[in-house]
Amino acid sequence: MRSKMPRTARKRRPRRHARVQRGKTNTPTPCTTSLLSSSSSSSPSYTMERDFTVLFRIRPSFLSPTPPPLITSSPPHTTTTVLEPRSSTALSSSTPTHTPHTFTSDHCYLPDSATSTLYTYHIEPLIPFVLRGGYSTVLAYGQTGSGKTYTLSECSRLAISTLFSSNDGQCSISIQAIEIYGKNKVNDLFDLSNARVLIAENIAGSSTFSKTTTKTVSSAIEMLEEITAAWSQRITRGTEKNPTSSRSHAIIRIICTSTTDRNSTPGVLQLVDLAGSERAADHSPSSSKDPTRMSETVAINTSLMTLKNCIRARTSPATAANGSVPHIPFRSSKLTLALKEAFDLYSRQPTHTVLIATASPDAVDVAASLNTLRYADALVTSPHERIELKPDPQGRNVFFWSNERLAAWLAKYSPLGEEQVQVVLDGMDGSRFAKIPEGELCQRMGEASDGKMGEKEVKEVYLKWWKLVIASRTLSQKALESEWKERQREKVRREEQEVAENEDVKRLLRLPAIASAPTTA
Ligand SMILES: Nc1ncnc2c1ncn2[C@@H]1O[C@H](COP(=O)(O)OP(=O)(O)OP(=O)(O)O)[C@@H](O)[C@H]1O
Repeated sequence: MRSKMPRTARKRRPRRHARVQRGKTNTPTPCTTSLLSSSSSSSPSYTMERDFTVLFRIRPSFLSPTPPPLITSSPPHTTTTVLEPRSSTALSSSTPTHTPHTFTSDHCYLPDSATSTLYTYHIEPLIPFVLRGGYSTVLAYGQTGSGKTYTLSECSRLAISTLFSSNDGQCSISIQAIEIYGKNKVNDLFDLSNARVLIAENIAGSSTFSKTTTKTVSSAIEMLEEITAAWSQRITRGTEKNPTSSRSHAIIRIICTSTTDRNSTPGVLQLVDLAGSERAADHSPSSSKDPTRMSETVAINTSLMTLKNCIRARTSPATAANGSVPHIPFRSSKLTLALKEAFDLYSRQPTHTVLIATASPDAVDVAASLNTLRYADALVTSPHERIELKPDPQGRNVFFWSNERLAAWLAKYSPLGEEQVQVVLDGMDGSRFAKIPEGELCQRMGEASDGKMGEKEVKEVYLKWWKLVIASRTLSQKALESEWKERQREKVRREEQEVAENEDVKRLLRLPAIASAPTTA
């Protein structure tokens, strides 16, 4: 396993503070608090109507004595205030000592909240959604040492338990676990010797982990053991902020495939523990001279920047103004490609993403906390809503083809008979068939034809299908653009109507009888 450690991490004999490890030792304390006992938590209202839920999680301060809190939130905990200390030189006796900054979220969990409360209100409702074919991502994002692993590992444990108790045989459950380390290296956390693992888009445009170990599991205990084993393989290192700091982005995909409906798209629960962002101030003079530490920091911050760019594109009002569909730059890093479904503006699968923005309450971390909360806040206050794709009127988009329509096409363009066509299709519809890899599809056709179709003929049919799929992706993109433009026109119409209504009110107020009337205020 050590031999597979990335070169940057192996180069130097590690000093104590910079030791590279695989595995965290900071096992979170088990959930002991009653689900609704937290004093800072009024019941948050949970809605699946929006495709993002944004939560703030503020960890306790580890300073002694505990300083007065700089991050506060009162019921219903949807508004959070961060008090940024002013520098002493800017202070006169009359100026306030802090600048307040206010942020919005679906709920803010203060240091005395239990992770189990957060889980019950925001993650547990995702489990039936995933078992019915939804795509959910739970993403922990924040500064190094702010509590991402702490929160996510407990949520994972609770989610696994709910998943198995809710699954009454309707789904078979499998898992994949990867980490993204350094610039773009992807490790299979179930098999570190696997050098072939790849994050890519399949022909249908969905992000896949190809050639990654996929384990089918049949019980919560088995899954917990597998995930704990995978998690323990992660690259960690002692840093100034955290003795077991994660140096990679870890992604666990739990895939729920229907056992009864071959055409349903598998549900996915994706748990993402990002490496923490770091600032120059997080480095001691000795760690600043450690090239491994510095290149890790650069790689972590660079990939987090690509994530921020995706968030910005998903929220930027400027993009909405110029009328074109916002470009979300997924392909700029492995991390954002892996999270494509979470941020995409349209998806053929219902999607819900929970972003847990973690922050430290300490004055020294205020700049980093402000940065984290600012990005997360934008997903609540100004997100572009996801667009649901509709079939084209001419029925040319293969992603909407039924099994019958697909069978008719295959019978027309191959020498296969009706029965043989059904053997190839195995009950699939266009959306499902489009995701079959080339090798598997060619093998199916060769076998079903009983040798009647040679390699060349099989390839020709595949090529025709491939062209149709690509054309359908273009059609989807066009449908997306026209839906987006319609949305923008509707927005302008609403704004114009609002202006006209305001003018009406102003005119009314200028009428002499109203203008001279006594006011009660
Ligand atoms: N809500 C919390 N309550 C109590 N302790 C916490 C809480 N959140 C975090 N901690 C503790 O803070 C320390 C840092 O947490 P954690 O390792 O989860 O941070 P992280 O954000 O994953 O850091 P990194 O990005 O460096 O990996 C750990 O010792 C953890 O046990």
